[in-house]
Amino acid sequence: MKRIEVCAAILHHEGRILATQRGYGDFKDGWEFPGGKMEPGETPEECIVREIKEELNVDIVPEALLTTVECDYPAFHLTMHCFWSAIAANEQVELLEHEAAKWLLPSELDAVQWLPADLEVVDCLKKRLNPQGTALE
Ligand SMILES: Nc1nc2c([nH]c(=O)n2[C@H]2C[C@H](O)[C@@H](COP(=O)(O)OP(=O)(O)OP(=O)(O)O)O2)c(=O)[nH]1
Repeated sequence: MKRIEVCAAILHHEGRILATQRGYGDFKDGWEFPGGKMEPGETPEECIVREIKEELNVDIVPEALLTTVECDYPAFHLTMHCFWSAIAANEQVELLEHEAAKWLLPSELDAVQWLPADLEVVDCLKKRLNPQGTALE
């Protein structure tokens, strides 16, 4: 089966986490953590910084690897590295590829329709976030 390796950012800001809605492709309208496929020669950290600049036009700092999920989709196997990441102060995300975005409180994480692979990431977040959403425990 085809395999793809992706990096995603769990962007946190003032106790909220960013969910973005895909604007194109097979998973159009599904909600995800922004990011994309690794390129040859790139580290996961370089990949996530590049992808977020391309998709949201902001600079981020990947602070910790929250989790790596493995998921079998009908057409490929996905490996996704999810980085707990800070966004530089005073930066506003610009939706260059997504059709919508929401800054969710930890208690609102179930309010959007996540892509299948993301359910495991959301579970992991719920276990690790403190109620204020300010830090990983
Ligand atoms: N970015 C991202 N992709 C996810 C998530 N969950 C999930 O199943 N995926 C899947 C959807 C896509 O098949 C794949 C990511 O590919 P992508 O299309 O975003 O990658 P890319 O930006 O490099 O895009 P492209 O140039 O190939 O269009 O991973 C997620 O939370 N974030």
